[in-house]
Amino acid sequence: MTKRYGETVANDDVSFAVETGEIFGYLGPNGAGKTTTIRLLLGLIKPTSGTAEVLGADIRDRRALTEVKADIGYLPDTLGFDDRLTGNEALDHFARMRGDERREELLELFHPPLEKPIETYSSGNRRMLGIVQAFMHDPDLVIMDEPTSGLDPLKQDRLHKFLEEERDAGTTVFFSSHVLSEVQRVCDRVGIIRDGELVALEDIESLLERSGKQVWVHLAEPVDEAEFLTDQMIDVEVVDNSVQFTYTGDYNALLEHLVRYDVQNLDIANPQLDDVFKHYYGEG
Ligand SMILES: Nc1ncnc2c1ncn2[C@@H]1O[C@H](COP(=O)(O)OP(=O)(O)OP(=O)(O)O)[C@@H](O)[C@H]1O
Repeated sequence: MTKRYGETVANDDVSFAVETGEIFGYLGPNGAGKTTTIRLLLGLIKPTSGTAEVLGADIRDRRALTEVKADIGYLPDTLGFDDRLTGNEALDHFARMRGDERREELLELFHPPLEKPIETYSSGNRRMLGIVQAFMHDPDLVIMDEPTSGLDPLKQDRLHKFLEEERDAGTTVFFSSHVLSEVQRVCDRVGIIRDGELVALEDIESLLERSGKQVWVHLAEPVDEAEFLTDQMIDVEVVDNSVQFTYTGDYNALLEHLVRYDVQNLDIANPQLDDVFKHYYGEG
C-alpha cells in the first residue's frame, strides 16, 4: 500500500503478511507511518495506490470490510469515546454493536473505574478501557496502536502475558510500538518501518541472529586499535584497556584472535533489539 499526504509519503509501497495466530510487531519511531498503516487496514483512510486484505476482505470494499469487522478488535492511538459517558456506558455502547461475551473476564485483568465519566480518567485507565473494548467481543484479529502507552509496568506485563495467551488460543495480534523491549519480548515477527518504508520484515530470532554478537573485552594492556580491530568488528568503542564491539564474523576466527591477547575479562552476548534498531535508524 502507498499513502500520500501531499508531499509526504506516509506509507511507501508497504507490503507484508501477518500469519493467523501470530503476534506481529510493527516497530518504528514517531512519524514513521505506523498509524497510517493501521488506519488503512481498518478502512478509515483510503490508500493512494495498492491495497490489502484483512480476514479476506479487500480494504477498498466497504461492505466486505464492515462484515469482517465483527471479528476484529481495534485499539486506536487516541480512543474515540464520548468523554461524558462513564466507562460502563461506553462499554454498553460497544456491546450493542459487536457483543461483549468476554467483558467480565477482561475487567478482572484490566479494571478502569467504570462508574466514573471517562473525562476524569488517567491515560492508563483510558488505555485499559480501550483494551477491554478491543477484546470483549472475542475477535479473531486484534489490531492495536501502541497498546502499552500510558500503562504502568505491572499492567504492561499483564497485557503482554494476556496477548501471549490469546495468541496461544489462536487469536492473531498486530500491534504497533516504538518500545523495542516489548516487541522483542512478545512478538513472533517484526516489521520495521522507517520514513514510510518497510526496512525489515523478519522473525525476531533471525533478526537478532543476523545481527551478530555484542562483545566486550578487557585486556591486560591498553588496546592497540590498529592491531586489534578487524573488519568483522563494527560499532567499536575503545576505552583504555577495554573494547566493545558488535561481531558479525565467524566465531572460531574471533576466538583465535582473542587467544593472542592477555584477556582479563570477557563478555559475549546476544544483541538487544535496541542495538539492531540502531543499524536501521542510526546515522548513515
Ligand atoms: N492526516 C494527515 N495529513 C497530513 N499528514 C499526515 C496525516 N496523517 C499522518 N501524516 C504524516 O504521515 C507521516 C506518518 O504518520 P503516522 O501517524 O502514520 O506515524 P506513526 O508512525 O504512527 O507515528 P507516532 O508513533 O508518532 O504515532 C508523518 O509524517 C505524519 O506527519
